[in-house]
Amino acid sequence: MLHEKVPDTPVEVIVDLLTKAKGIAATCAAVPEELKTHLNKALDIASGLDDYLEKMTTKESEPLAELYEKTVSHDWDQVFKEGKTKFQLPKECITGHVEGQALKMLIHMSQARRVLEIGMFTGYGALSMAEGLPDDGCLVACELEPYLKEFAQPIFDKSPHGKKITVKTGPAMDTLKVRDSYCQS
Ligand SMILES: C[S@@+](CC[C@H](N)C(=O)[O-])C[C@H]1O[C@@H](n2cnc3c(N)ncnc32)[C@H](O)[C@@H]1O
Repeated sequence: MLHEKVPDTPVEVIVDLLTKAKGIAATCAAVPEELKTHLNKALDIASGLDDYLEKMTTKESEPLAELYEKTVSHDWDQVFKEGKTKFQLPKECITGHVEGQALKMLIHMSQARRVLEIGMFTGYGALSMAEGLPDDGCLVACELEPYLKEFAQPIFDKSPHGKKITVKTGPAMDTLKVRDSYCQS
């Protein structure tokens, strides 16, 4: 399924700006050809960067792919209108494939056993990091919106790593004041 892409990463913003600049340059006779050539080259390089990273990054697991698809195809505006979330959540909030695998690698390299995440959204980052934790590892994810816990939990339950994740709903500042919010091991 195709979803409307809003420029979100720094590279996507650069590509968007270069595309606009190229469009302006094309309609203005006063713009030197050399400047147009530079713009084209810069756009060619920038527009290939994210795709290259996507292609070269380790493939995500099936539960992560399902979570991504479920998140980007969800009608977050409708959910907000129905009063199910306190805030209007843009789907671009999600930690994507490349960031997720980078987080997983960092967790694995640092041999972390406990992770505290502030702001889980639909759990893509949480599940990515849980995949990098050892079997007895633990990740506590603080999330303001109870709706997001209900959204993520069925997919956490499908993953062999989901058992490492505990979601605490409510303002993180309140959650962090409660001693048993933390991983106990
Ligand atoms: C940018 S998103 C996080 C993305 C997420 N880490 C991921 O992997 O996709 C920010 C999240 O923080 C949550 N949030 C905002 N304020 C919060 C607070 N005071 N306590 C807990 N969660 C909060 C929002 O509801 C939202 O889901």
